[in-house]
Amino acid sequence: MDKHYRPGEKINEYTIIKIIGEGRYGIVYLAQDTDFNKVVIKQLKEDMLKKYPEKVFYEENILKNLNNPQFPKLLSTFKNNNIQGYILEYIQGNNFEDLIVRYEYEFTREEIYMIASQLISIIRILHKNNIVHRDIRMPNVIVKKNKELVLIDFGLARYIDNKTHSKEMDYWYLSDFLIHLYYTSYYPDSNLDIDEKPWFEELDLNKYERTFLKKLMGIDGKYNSIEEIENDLKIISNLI
Ligand SMILES: Nc1ncnc2c1ncn2[C@@H]1O[C@H](COP(=O)(O)OP(=O)(O)OP(=O)(O)O)[C@@H](O)[C@H]1O
Repeated sequence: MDKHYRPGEKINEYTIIKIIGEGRYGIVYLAQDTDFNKVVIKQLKEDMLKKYPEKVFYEENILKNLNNPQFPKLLSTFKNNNIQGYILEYIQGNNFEDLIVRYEYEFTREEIYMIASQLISIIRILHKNNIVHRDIRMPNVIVKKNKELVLIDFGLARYIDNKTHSKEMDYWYLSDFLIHLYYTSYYPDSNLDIDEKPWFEELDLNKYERTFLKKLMGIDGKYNSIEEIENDLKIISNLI
């Protein structure tokens, strides 16, 4: 059984505030340093460390090599007997799941294009560093007060090998992410819309948007580079 640190207990110089998540791989805490700066601590689960020692360190290793404001910084690592993990910069803001589910925020076209453009920049940095995130979903993107986006949770991120781990997976997630944003301002007409339709029929998209989203998913052709994606988004954004 893994130790669960309680509020007030310490890991190195950090005091635990509370647990903010617990998955298969680890326990995630919100904590603070002696100057009350918040941090996130990820404690790796013992059985995962034993079973998959190569998998549990991907997030730590990948974040160590990424030094951009679009990703949380890896601050340090810790190891006390069997308990080990790492400490990440805390990103203040709301994730997209909170915005949509809790605050029922409806995104405008302009906002969707701005978000798409930021996500493309984020993916460009990742792929330039030979990294594919593989989990660009609503709970894993935080919007800061200044509207900048930060991508978190690198637990599934891997180095691109073009066999099992290819960059197209992030293109697919980008499309799925944007489709979720379009749905925030979609109101089904319950009397008429009895048939289940796919998103590309249901959403009110122009033909450029539809082609863009489908191509990102590899349904209708496919993108070969992030530059191509960026160019198409520019064309679509200039149409509104
Ligand atoms: N650097 C960070 N700054 C702020 N919040 C964070 C940060 N990293 C993670 N969180 C929050 O902590 C919680 C758990 O984090 P994360 O998703 O990385 O862990 P996980 O155990 O892999 O979760 P899951 O099983 O949902 O993938 C989430 O609510 C997430 O928003």
